[in-house]
Amino acid sequence: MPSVIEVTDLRKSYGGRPVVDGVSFAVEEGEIFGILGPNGAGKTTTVECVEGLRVPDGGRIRVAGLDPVADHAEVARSLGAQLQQSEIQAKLTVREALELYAAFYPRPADWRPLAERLGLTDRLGTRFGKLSGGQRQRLFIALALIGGPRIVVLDELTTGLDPRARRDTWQLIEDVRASGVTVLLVTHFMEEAQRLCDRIAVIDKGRVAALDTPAGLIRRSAGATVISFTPSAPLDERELAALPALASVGRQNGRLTLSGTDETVDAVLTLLARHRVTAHQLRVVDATLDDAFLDLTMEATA
Ligand SMILES: Nc1ncnc2c1ncn2[C@@H]1O[C@H](COP(=O)(O)OP(=O)(O)OP(=O)(O)O)[C@@H](O)[C@H]1O
Repeated sequence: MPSVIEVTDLRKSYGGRPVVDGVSFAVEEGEIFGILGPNGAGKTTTVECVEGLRVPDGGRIRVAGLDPVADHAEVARSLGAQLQQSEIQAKLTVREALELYAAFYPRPADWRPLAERLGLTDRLGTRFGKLSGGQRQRLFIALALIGGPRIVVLDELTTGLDPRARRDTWQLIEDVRASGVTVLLVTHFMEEAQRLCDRIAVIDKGRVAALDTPAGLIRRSAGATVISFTPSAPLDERELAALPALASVGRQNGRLTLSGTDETVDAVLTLLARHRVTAHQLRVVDATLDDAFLDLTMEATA
């Protein structure tokens, strides 16, 4: 599958301080690619270089085969960027904003079905300043899509939304992808990245700390699958200590809690079966991207 975005050894410094320090990744056509990282990691700088809004100090970027700086006008036609709040006047109505932004493109999408799809039809006469947070975000998505782009860049789209509006926005992003648009998504939210992204680049201190599927990132974080139960009879300490990939063992009021990997869990179940011990109130909790993220960004700090 061809890469629609290629970033190779991207570098950008401010006042001699590198904030993007050799970032490389490639985004495939049709995927939702996440950029995840702590505050100040260099995420926005990276995507703004991809959008051609900042000029890199070094490295190479290609968007649909073009250079975002040298071929800015052409790149702007295939790449839809999410606007910032400050870029829309509070007095503009939803309809006016859609018409205005459609006029910027040679072959804009028809904004009416777009507004319908994004649930904005009954807000067309409402001024931007009077929209709720969720409605504003839906308008931003509509405006990012109005030029009929191949790629859309969404930066912290759901920050500040309540959980319901955030979930609605996730559905919209999935719909956008289903319509064939590639999505580059910058986010702080682990749950959002885990749920939406096909692949994620974890960026920390201007570098790619890891690049994988959400499941792949989680698999890398050792000791984050936890099994707990109350055994019907005591288990042999040495056998427990010898479990594969075991990270920790805890005991409280006759209840055992072991952390490790899926392999540890399988071995615990085999051990229980071999000794015919019943596990009462058995719970297995999967690692989340949160655990993996902390592991990865702490590793990179060390
Ligand atoms: N125009 C600029 N001039 C000087 N420093 C800047 C400029 N833009 C960004 N920085 C600094 O570069 C670093 C990376 O910023 P960037 O916005 O790319 O990070 P981020 O990962 O998107 O962070 P956040 O999640 O907080 O938005 C930060 O320390 C920021 O203060």
